Amino acid sequence: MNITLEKYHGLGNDYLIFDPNKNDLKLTKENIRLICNRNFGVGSDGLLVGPILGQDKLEVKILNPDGSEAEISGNGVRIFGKYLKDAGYVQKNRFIINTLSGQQTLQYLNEEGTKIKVSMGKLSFYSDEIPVTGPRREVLNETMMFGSIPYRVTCVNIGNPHCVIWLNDISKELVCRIGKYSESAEYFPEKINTQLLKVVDRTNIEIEIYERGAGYTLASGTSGCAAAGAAYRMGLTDPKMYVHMPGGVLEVEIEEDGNVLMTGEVGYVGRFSLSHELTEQLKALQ
Ligand SMILES: N[C@H](CCC[C@H](N)C(=O)O)C(=O)O
Repeated sequence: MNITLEKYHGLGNDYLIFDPNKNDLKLTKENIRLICNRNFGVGSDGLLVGPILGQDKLEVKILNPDGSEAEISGNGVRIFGKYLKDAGYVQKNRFIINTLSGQQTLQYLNEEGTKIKVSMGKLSFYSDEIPVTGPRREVLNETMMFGSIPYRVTCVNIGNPHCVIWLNDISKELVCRIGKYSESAEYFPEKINTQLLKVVDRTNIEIEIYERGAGYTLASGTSGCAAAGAAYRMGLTDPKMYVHMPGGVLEVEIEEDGNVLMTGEVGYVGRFSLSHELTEQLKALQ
């Protein structure tokens, strides 16, 4: 029985859905990397494994293309929400998805389920909750060295860890140059997602993203929430803003209690039925 994967994207951040109820394969770091490889596999910014049935909750595991597991993915939970609707697992308009980071509430904003609002949970700037090494403090505008160059960073957790660098000019080239140092820098015991933040006005920011375990991506939901949270915490924006990323725009709202609401689109790319040859390669990597 060959492996079948559905491919979706959230603002150009593409994921493959591995539904364990339809596929018989033990996932390992090695075969995850091969599935996500854009030359030898199907290619994606990650894998979403679920729904894991036989329990009274809808659970999804989020895997980066390097094989590591992430606590949460903003685009990932929206994509998974759309898949649950398409595959007939969910009939309600509002429901909870369980991730390693906890619970996220999803709400379809249109009939097709392509526009989804997610209550992502609360931001934390505290070092021990991100985590960042050193004494417990809020990590706001601290100087950190990445590749022997000092940067002022604000670090934040939204289920997964982020390092936000506020600059006047941002680019793919710069975020990749910094990201390859920051991702595994000694400040971050669990590595880090990095964003360059440009504040356009009080309701619009632009970011460039270098993801933990994935590298450069066109969009990232948690990065959008983290950068918006940092911009608001630094007094640079209102609590409700548009986050402009190379792949598209997210709406982010920071509520009074620090909970983050994220709204964005999801696109369906298609179904991939893997060849017998590739399926055998994946099984050999179990
Ligand atoms: N690479 C991230 C997970 C995916 C985040 C991103 N794709 C999103 O939409 O939030 C991490 O290891 O924390």
